[in-house]
Amino acid sequence: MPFQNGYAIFAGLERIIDYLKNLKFTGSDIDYLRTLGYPETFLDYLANLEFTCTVRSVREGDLVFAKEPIVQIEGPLAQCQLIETALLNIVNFQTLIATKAGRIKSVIGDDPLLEFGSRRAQELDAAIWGTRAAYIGGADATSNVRAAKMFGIPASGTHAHALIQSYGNDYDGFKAYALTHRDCVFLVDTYDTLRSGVPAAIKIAREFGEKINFQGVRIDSGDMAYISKKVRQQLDDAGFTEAKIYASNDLDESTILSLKMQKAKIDVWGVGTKLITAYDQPALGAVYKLVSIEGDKGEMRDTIKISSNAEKVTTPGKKQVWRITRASDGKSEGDYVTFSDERPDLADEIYMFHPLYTYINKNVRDFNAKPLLTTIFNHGELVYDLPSLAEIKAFSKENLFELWDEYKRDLNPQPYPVDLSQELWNHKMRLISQVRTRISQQKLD
Ligand SMILES: Nc1ncnc2c1ncn2[C@@H]1O[C@H](COP(=O)(O)OP(=O)(O)OP(=O)(O)O)[C@@H](O)[C@H]1O
Ligand SMILES: O=P(O)(O)OC[C@H]1O[C@H](OP(=O)(O)OP(=O)(O)O)[C@H](O)[C@@H]1O
Ligand SMILES: O=C(O)c1cccnc1
Repeated sequence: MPFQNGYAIFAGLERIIDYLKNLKFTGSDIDYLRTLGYPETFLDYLANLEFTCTVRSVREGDLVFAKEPIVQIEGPLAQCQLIETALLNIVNFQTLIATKAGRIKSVIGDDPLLEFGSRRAQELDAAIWGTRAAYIGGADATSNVRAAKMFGIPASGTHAHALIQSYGNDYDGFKAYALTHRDCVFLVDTYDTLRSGVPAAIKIAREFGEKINFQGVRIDSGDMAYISKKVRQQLDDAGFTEAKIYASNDLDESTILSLKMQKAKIDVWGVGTKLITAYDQPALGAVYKLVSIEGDKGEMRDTIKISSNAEKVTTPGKKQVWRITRASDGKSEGDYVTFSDERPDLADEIYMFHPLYTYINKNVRDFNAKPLLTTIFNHGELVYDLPSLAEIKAFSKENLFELWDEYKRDLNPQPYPVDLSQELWNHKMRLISQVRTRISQQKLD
């Protein structure tokens, strides 16, 4: 789980769809591959490639957990191999950023979270798609106007220190800004927040009156607990009790939590670097595993990857993931991974047990079982209607509501159960022992 969080927020499906819809090799791609020495038969295959796989995926904004399939590809092995890297790249990055945003939002609560990361993101593409993921996971708006335009995210921001420096003093800088903008948040820490920045902002707000919408001030340095309380006092004393205090400067969930505990008077949080770069965990480790392959006679043979690390032994077969919740209040019981044709949703009772420590178990009754893997492409044809980004964001919030607080806390959350059905667990054990026997009997010399 990223950041040792209790859950991850799945994001990236929209870009995966876009990638798969446009999957093809151009003439220049083929020419280049020829220089690498690939045979003409293979180059012909690529030139005529048509995507024919069936893709099932959890939906963006859904919560996902370790050890469960989140995107499933069924089709010719060569196509699965070709798309593996791109799909992992998209899912790993976007899910990571959505999850980081979820963590930050969880300590911020109802205050607005502004995504400010474009200058620090790992290049432009990451700024754009990272912003979208951050919005799904918890950001309320972004300063990246291109991402705002592309995805319909609210655009929001203040102004730079360079503006004030170019005028040489706060008052003239704010005045120039007020003459050209209706909504004004003044950045007050360029020279001296309490002696110059805030007094100049108040003076401009008074002089411009109704001509501007004085929304507040931003602080970007110093002891933000101490300064924000002083700034609040100055604004209140001047009668601007509704003006908000924005804060930015290397914030993340732990500094924000600390500032909240110090009762900092901050209303709006601008978070850049540590959100968009997933600063404390730069990569998520979602992987691609082969779980079943067609034999010569058309029959499917399930495959397994064994490891001395029990966590790394794959679960064979074509599967479905069911989210089990209590019927009475929708609260989470855990995820239940089954063969794709099992129907726990039709059962009165299911037996859920830890796949490694099987003595940890429970019988669950009066539950709802929701399948998480939805068909996106059917034999290459897109059959999924993409929800709007607002719907995805709302969906993510709803999902978080269903999760017990014990799985949601930022520090040392309880591990969320991801269990296998009895049939699937038996099958896995059988395959492990078959592979062991096969390996012990093979003669290699
Ligand atoms: N009261 C506070 N409690 C905990 N952390 C704080 C508090 N006030 C500020 N911080 C954090 O401490 C760090 C201070 O960083 P830094 O020393 O770079 O800032 P600065 O010197 O005030 O400003 P600048 O970035 O302009 O150099 C930031 O991550 C900031 O978010
Ligand atoms: O600290 P972050 O979480 O990354 O948030 C974004 C930062 O980016 C800006 O600083 P920058 O030094 O780029 O420019 P500025 O002088 O215009 O503020 C802004 O003032 C924030 O400090
Ligand atoms: O105040 C802003 O709008 C801002 C600051 C830094 C990065 N992005 C936006």
